[in-house]
Amino acid sequence: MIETVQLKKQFKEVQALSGLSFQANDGQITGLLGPNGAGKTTCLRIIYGLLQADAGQALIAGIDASQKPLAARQEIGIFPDKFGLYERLTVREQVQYFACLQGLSLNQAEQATQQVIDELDMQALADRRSAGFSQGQRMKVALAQAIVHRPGHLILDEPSRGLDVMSTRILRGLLRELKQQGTCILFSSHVMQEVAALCDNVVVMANGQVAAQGTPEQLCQLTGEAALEDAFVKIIGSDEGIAA
Ligand SMILES: Nc1ncnc2c1ncn2[C@@H]1O[C@H](COP(=O)(O)OP(=O)(O)OP(=O)(O)O)[C@@H](O)[C@H]1O
Repeated sequence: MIETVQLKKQFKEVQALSGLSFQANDGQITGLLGPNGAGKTTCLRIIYGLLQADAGQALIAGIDASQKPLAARQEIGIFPDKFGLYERLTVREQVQYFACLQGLSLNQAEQATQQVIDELDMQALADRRSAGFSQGQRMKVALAQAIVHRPGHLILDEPSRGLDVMSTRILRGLLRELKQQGTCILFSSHVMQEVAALCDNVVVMANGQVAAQGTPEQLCQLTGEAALEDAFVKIIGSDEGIAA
Protein backbone atom coordinates (compact mmCIF):
# COMPACT_ATOMS: atom_id res chain seq x y z
CA MET A 1 0.00 0.00 0.00
CA ILE A 2 1.11 3.55 -0.68
CA GLU A 3 -0.09 6.17 1.72
CA THR A 4 0.52 9.89 1.89
CA VAL A 5 -0.25 11.70 5.10
CA GLN A 6 -0.64 15.47 5.10
CA LEU A 7 2.17 16.01 2.56
CA LYS A 8 3.25 19.61 2.12
CA LYS A 9 5.75 21.03 -0.34
CA GLN A 10 6.47 24.61 -1.26
CA PHE A 11 8.67 25.88 -4.13
CA LYS A 12 9.42 29.53 -3.31
CA GLU A 13 6.01 31.20 -3.44
CA VAL A 14 4.22 28.18 -4.98
CA GLN A 15 2.48 25.83 -2.57
CA ALA A 16 2.62 22.66 -4.71
CA LEU A 17 1.21 20.34 -2.03
CA SER A 18 -0.88 21.63 0.82
CA GLY A 19 -1.70 18.67 3.06
CA LEU A 20 -2.18 15.82 0.58
CA SER A 21 -3.51 12.59 2.11
CA PHE A 22 -4.65 9.50 0.21
CA GLN A 23 -4.23 5.72 0.04
CA ALA A 24 -3.51 3.44 -2.89
CA ASN A 25 -4.27 -0.20 -2.06
CA ASP A 26 -2.59 -3.42 -3.18
CA GLY A 27 -4.27 -5.19 -6.09
CA GLN A 28 -5.80 -1.94 -7.29
CA ILE A 29 -5.05 0.68 -9.88
CA THR A 30 -5.22 4.13 -8.37
CA GLY A 31 -5.22 7.18 -10.60
CA LEU A 32 -4.11 10.61 -9.48
CA LEU A 33 -6.16 12.88 -11.66
CA GLY A 34 -5.74 16.61 -11.67
CA PRO A 35 -5.24 19.56 -13.95
CA ASN A 36 -1.79 20.82 -14.95
CA GLY A 37 0.02 22.13 -11.90
CA ALA A 38 -2.20 20.30 -9.39
CA GLY A 39 0.87 18.72 -7.76
CA LYS A 40 0.80 15.17 -9.18
CA THR A 41 4.45 14.95 -10.22
CA THR A 42 5.59 16.58 -6.99
CA CYS A 43 3.68 13.95 -5.04
CA LEU A 44 5.15 11.05 -7.06
CA ARG A 45 8.68 12.45 -6.73
CA ILE A 46 8.29 12.55 -2.96
CA ILE A 47 7.00 8.95 -2.93
CA TYR A 48 10.03 7.67 -4.80
CA GLY A 49 12.42 9.70 -2.72
CA LEU A 50 13.60 12.25 -5.29
CA LEU A 51 12.17 15.16 -3.34
CA GLN A 52 11.91 15.82 0.36
CA ALA A 53 8.54 17.01 1.64
CA ASP A 54 8.39 20.05 3.92
CA ALA A 55 5.97 18.19 6.17
CA GLY A 56 3.95 14.98 6.26
CA GLN A 57 4.83 11.43 5.28
CA ALA A 58 4.90 9.19 2.24
CA LEU A 59 4.71 5.52 3.24
CA ILE A 60 5.38 2.59 0.93
CA ALA A 61 4.38 -0.71 2.53
CA GLY A 62 4.65 1.21 5.79
CA ILE A 63 8.22 2.39 5.07
CA ASP A 64 8.75 6.14 5.30
CA ALA A 65 10.34 7.26 2.02
CA SER A 66 12.21 10.13 3.66
CA GLN A 67 13.60 8.06 6.55
CA LYS A 68 14.57 4.89 4.65
CA PRO A 69 14.78 5.91 1.01
CA LEU A 70 16.69 2.83 -0.16
CA ALA A 71 14.40 0.36 1.56
CA ALA A 72 11.37 2.23 0.25
CA ARG A 73 12.74 2.31 -3.28
CA GLN A 74 13.26 -1.47 -3.33
CA GLU A 75 9.50 -1.79 -2.90
CA ILE A 76 8.80 0.39 -5.93
CA GLY A 77 9.07 0.02 -9.68
CA ILE A 78 9.22 3.27 -11.59
CA PHE A 79 7.95 3.56 -15.11
CA PRO A 80 9.51 6.78 -16.36
CA ASP A 81 7.85 9.17 -18.76
CA LYS A 82 10.83 9.01 -21.11
CA PHE A 83 12.22 5.59 -21.89
CA GLY A 84 15.91 6.36 -21.46
CA LEU A 85 17.38 3.11 -22.74
CA TYR A 86 21.05 2.32 -23.06
CA GLU A 87 20.99 1.73 -26.77
CA ARG A 88 24.31 -0.11 -26.88
CA LEU A 89 23.04 -2.73 -24.46
CA THR A 90 20.82 -5.61 -25.41
CA VAL A 91 17.44 -5.79 -23.72
CA ARG A 92 18.71 -8.63 -21.56
CA GLU A 93 21.78 -6.66 -20.47
CA GLN A 94 19.77 -3.55 -19.70
CA VAL A 95 17.09 -5.32 -17.64
CA GLN A 96 19.71 -7.37 -15.80
CA TYR A 97 21.65 -4.21 -14.99
CA PHE A 98 18.57 -2.69 -13.36
CA ALA A 99 17.93 -5.92 -11.44
CA CYS A 100 21.48 -5.73 -10.04
CA LEU A 101 20.99 -2.05 -9.14
CA GLN A 102 17.97 -3.15 -7.12
CA GLY A 103 20.20 -5.47 -5.08
CA LEU A 104 19.69 -8.84 -6.79
CA SER A 105 22.77 -11.09 -7.09
CA LEU A 106 24.01 -11.80 -10.62
CA ASN A 107 22.43 -15.24 -10.55
CA GLN A 108 19.10 -13.93 -9.31
CA ALA A 109 19.24 -11.08 -11.80
CA GLU A 110 19.76 -13.49 -14.70
CA GLN A 111 16.81 -15.60 -13.65
CA ALA A 112 14.55 -12.62 -12.95
CA THR A 113 15.44 -11.10 -16.33
CA GLN A 114 14.58 -14.29 -18.19
CA GLN A 115 11.30 -14.50 -16.31
CA VAL A 116 10.24 -10.97 -17.16
CA ILE A 117 11.31 -11.42 -20.81
CA ASP A 118 9.05 -14.47 -21.04
CA GLU A 119 6.22 -12.76 -19.21
CA LEU A 120 6.23 -9.72 -21.50
CA ASP A 121 6.67 -11.93 -24.55
CA MET A 122 9.95 -10.30 -25.49
CA GLN A 123 11.98 -13.37 -26.47
CA ALA A 124 12.56 -12.12 -30.01
CA LEU A 125 13.89 -8.80 -28.71
CA ALA A 126 15.89 -10.06 -25.76
CA ASP A 127 19.30 -10.25 -27.39
CA ARG A 128 18.96 -7.23 -29.65
CA ARG A 129 20.34 -3.79 -28.86
CA SER A 130 17.54 -1.31 -28.34
CA ALA A 131 18.79 1.29 -30.87
CA GLY A 132 16.05 1.62 -33.47
CA PHE A 133 13.33 -0.04 -31.39
CA SER A 134 9.75 1.06 -32.02
CA GLN A 135 7.91 3.00 -29.34
CA GLY A 136 6.00 -0.08 -28.19
CA GLN A 137 9.19 -2.12 -27.96
CA ARG A 138 10.91 0.63 -25.95
CA MET A 139 7.90 0.81 -23.66
CA LYS A 140 8.11 -2.92 -22.95
CA VAL A 141 11.81 -2.66 -22.09
CA ALA A 142 11.06 0.24 -19.72
CA LEU A 143 8.32 -1.80 -18.09
CA ALA A 144 10.56 -4.88 -17.84
CA GLN A 145 13.22 -2.87 -16.05
CA ALA A 146 10.61 -1.36 -13.72
CA ILE A 147 9.24 -4.74 -12.59
CA VAL A 148 12.25 -7.08 -12.82
CA HIS A 149 12.83 -6.98 -9.06
CA ARG A 150 9.13 -7.84 -8.47
CA PRO A 151 8.21 -4.66 -6.63
CA GLY A 152 4.92 -4.70 -4.83
CA HIS A 153 4.27 -1.15 -6.06
CA LEU A 154 4.44 0.38 -9.51
CA ILE A 155 4.42 4.13 -10.09
CA LEU A 156 3.81 5.71 -13.47
CA ASP A 157 3.86 9.40 -14.28
CA GLU A 158 1.52 10.18 -17.19
CA PRO A 159 2.12 6.68 -18.59
CA SER A 160 0.46 6.99 -21.96
CA ARG A 161 1.89 10.40 -22.81
CA GLY A 162 3.35 10.08 -26.28
CA LEU A 163 2.34 6.43 -26.73
CA ASP A 164 0.52 5.33 -29.85
CA VAL A 165 -2.76 3.41 -29.64
CA MET A 166 -1.12 -0.03 -29.87
CA SER A 167 1.42 0.73 -27.14
CA THR A 168 -1.29 2.18 -24.93
CA ARG A 169 -3.32 -1.01 -25.33
CA ILE A 170 -0.32 -3.21 -24.48
CA LEU A 171 0.47 -1.08 -21.44
CA ARG A 172 -3.11 -1.18 -20.16
CA GLY A 173 -3.19 -4.97 -20.57
CA LEU A 174 0.02 -5.33 -18.60
CA LEU A 175 -1.19 -3.04 -15.83
CA ARG A 176 -4.36 -5.12 -15.48
CA GLU A 177 -2.27 -8.30 -15.22
CA LEU A 178 0.00 -6.81 -12.56
CA LYS A 179 -3.04 -5.70 -10.64
CA GLN A 180 -4.39 -9.28 -10.71
CA GLN A 181 -1.07 -10.37 -9.22
CA GLY A 182 -1.66 -8.00 -6.29
CA THR A 183 0.58 -5.08 -7.29
CA CYS A 184 -0.31 -1.65 -5.98
CA ILE A 185 -0.35 0.58 -9.06
CA LEU A 186 -0.37 4.35 -8.82
CA PHE A 187 -0.33 6.59 -11.84
CA SER A 188 -0.84 10.23 -12.56
CA SER A 189 -2.84 11.56 -15.44
CA HIS A 190 -4.73 14.55 -16.61
CA VAL A 191 -6.56 12.44 -19.20
CA MET A 192 -10.04 11.48 -18.08
CA GLN A 193 -10.52 8.61 -20.53
CA GLU A 194 -7.41 6.89 -19.28
CA VAL A 195 -8.44 7.18 -15.66
CA ALA A 196 -11.99 6.05 -16.41
CA ALA A 197 -10.75 3.04 -18.41
CA LEU A 198 -8.25 1.73 -15.88
CA CYS A 199 -8.83 2.86 -12.34
CA ASP A 200 -10.46 1.12 -9.42
CA ASN A 201 -9.81 4.14 -7.30
CA VAL A 202 -9.52 7.76 -8.37
CA VAL A 203 -7.87 10.50 -6.33
CA VAL A 204 -8.97 13.82 -7.74
CA MET A 205 -6.37 16.48 -6.99
CA ALA A 206 -6.65 20.22 -7.18
CA ASN A 207 -4.32 22.86 -5.75
CA GLY A 208 -2.11 20.34 -3.99
CA GLN A 209 -4.95 18.70 -2.09
CA VAL A 210 -7.40 15.84 -2.52
CA ALA A 211 -10.65 17.22 -3.84
CA ALA A 212 -12.38 13.79 -3.78
CA GLN A 213 -11.47 10.09 -3.71
CA GLY A 214 -13.43 6.98 -4.66
CA THR A 215 -14.37 4.55 -7.39
CA PRO A 216 -15.58 6.13 -10.63
CA GLU A 217 -19.13 5.11 -9.60
CA GLN A 218 -18.75 6.72 -6.18
CA LEU A 219 -17.53 9.96 -7.73
CA CYS A 220 -20.59 10.01 -9.97
CA GLN A 221 -22.88 9.38 -7.00
CA LEU A 222 -21.13 12.02 -4.91
CA THR A 223 -21.74 14.69 -7.51
CA GLY A 224 -25.10 13.45 -8.78
CA GLU A 225 -23.72 13.19 -12.30
CA ALA A 226 -24.22 10.27 -14.67
CA ALA A 227 -20.98 10.75 -16.59
CA LEU A 228 -17.58 10.60 -14.95
CA GLU A 229 -16.40 13.51 -17.02
CA ASP A 230 -19.15 15.74 -15.58
CA ALA A 231 -18.38 14.47 -12.07
CA PHE A 232 -14.71 15.47 -12.42
CA VAL A 233 -15.60 18.92 -13.69
CA LYS A 234 -18.00 19.42 -10.79
CA ILE A 235 -15.40 18.32 -8.24
CA ILE A 236 -12.59 20.43 -9.63
CA GLY A 237 -14.83 23.38 -10.42
CA SER A 238 -13.54 23.73 -13.99
CA ASP A 239 -12.27 21.58 -16.84
CA GLU A 240 -9.20 23.71 -17.43
CA GLY A 241 -6.01 21.63 -17.70
CA ILE A 242 -7.89 18.32 -17.92
CA ALA A 243 -7.94 16.41 -21.19
CA ALA A 244 -10.97 14.41 -22.27
N1 LIG B 1 11.24 22.36 -9.05
C1 LIG B 1 10.27 23.25 -9.02
N2 LIG B 1 10.53 24.57 -8.83
C2 LIG B 1 9.53 25.49 -8.78
N3 LIG B 1 8.23 25.20 -8.89
C3 LIG B 1 7.90 23.90 -9.08
C4 LIG B 1 8.89 22.87 -9.16
N4 LIG B 1 8.25 21.69 -9.34
C5 LIG B 1 6.93 21.97 -9.39
N5 LIG B 1 6.71 23.30 -9.23
C6 LIG B 1 5.40 23.96 -9.20
O1 LIG B 1 4.56 23.24 -8.32
C7 LIG B 1 3.24 23.14 -8.85
C8 LIG B 1 2.86 21.67 -9.01
O2 LIG B 1 3.64 21.11 -10.06
P1 LIG B 1 3.56 19.55 -10.49
O3 LIG B 1 4.57 19.36 -11.57
O4 LIG B 1 3.64 18.70 -9.29
O5 LIG B 1 2.07 19.49 -11.10
P2 LIG B 1 1.39 18.36 -11.98
O6 LIG B 1 0.05 18.13 -11.39
O7 LIG B 1 2.30 17.19 -12.13
O8 LIG B 1 1.25 19.11 -13.38
P3 LIG B 1 1.32 18.55 -14.89
O9 LIG B 1 0.06 17.79 -15.14
O10 LIG B 1 1.39 19.82 -15.68
O11 LIG B 1 2.58 17.73 -15.01
C9 LIG B 1 3.25 23.91 -10.16
O12 LIG B 1 2.77 25.22 -9.91
C10 LIG B 1 4.71 23.92 -10.55
O13 LIG B 1 5.02 25.06 -11.33
